[in-house]
Amino acid sequence: MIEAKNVSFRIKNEVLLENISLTVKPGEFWAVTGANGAGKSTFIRLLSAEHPLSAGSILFHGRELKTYPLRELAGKRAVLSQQNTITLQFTAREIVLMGRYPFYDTIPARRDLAIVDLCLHKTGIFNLKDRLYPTLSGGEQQRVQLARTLAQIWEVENGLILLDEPTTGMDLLHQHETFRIAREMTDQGFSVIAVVHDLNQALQYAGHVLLLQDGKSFASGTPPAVLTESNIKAAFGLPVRIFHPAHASHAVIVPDVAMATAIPQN
Ligand SMILES: Nc1ncnc2c1ncn2[C@@H]1O[C@H](COP(=O)(O)OP(=O)(O)OP(=O)(O)O)[C@@H](O)[C@H]1O
Repeated sequence: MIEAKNVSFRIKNEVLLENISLTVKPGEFWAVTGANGAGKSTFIRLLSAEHPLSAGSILFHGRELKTYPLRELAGKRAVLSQQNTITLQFTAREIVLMGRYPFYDTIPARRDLAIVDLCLHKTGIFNLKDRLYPTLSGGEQQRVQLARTLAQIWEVENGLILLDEPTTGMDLLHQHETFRIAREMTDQGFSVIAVVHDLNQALQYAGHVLLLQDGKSFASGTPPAVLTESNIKAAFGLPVRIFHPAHASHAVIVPDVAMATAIPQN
């Protein structure tokens, strides 16, 4: 589906990403995690063809990503970016309809409008559809953006969904709802690559994790293999304990606060 091979990215003399490789197959859910500034958003931007690579290559459906015209790319992958500052007076429904722009020329078809309503329902914001976007709360705006992303990819076979911190501003219920939807999409053959800060959510929902540190790949693989106490301490500088509660489907990562405060800061 998408394969990054030894990808590097520099701005002027600064290396933001170095030698990152990742192969994502249809139906896989990858969480990209790491400390602030590790390079997660930059990597998502490279995968979405927003920036040209400084070295390496990215193949998307077996073809160099950089050879795709923008419209063709928009018909195969959808991106939820970290910052979606929109001050124009669009309604929530109009924003979600933007996800259908790659599929019609001037007037949306009945099918486009049906998909928009479906995605508004799916993200639980149908009741907000006529509200002006700038008047929505941060979490509500983020759910509109998620609906727009879903609307864009809805009927694409083996589509790719790139989510940069998709749950920013969302309450706990909607954070889980977002990841549940993402998982549901992977069950239908979509691939999801999401920047995830909450390691417990990565453990719970992702099938694979890429852990970045200082622009390099620190570890990648299954969540239990990557999210170990020693890897987390090395990548985030935070000591944690990992518990395996009886009957729980996944482990729980808990910051070891007593140990953290004992560590001298430099
Ligand atoms: N245009 C730029 N010019 C110079 N440095 C940049 C530029 N964009 C990003 N950086 C730097 O590259 C590094 C990686 O940034 P990036 O946004 O990818 O990090 P991140 O892992 O997504 O962080 P966060 O968790 O804080 O969102 C950071 O140190 C950032 O300051």
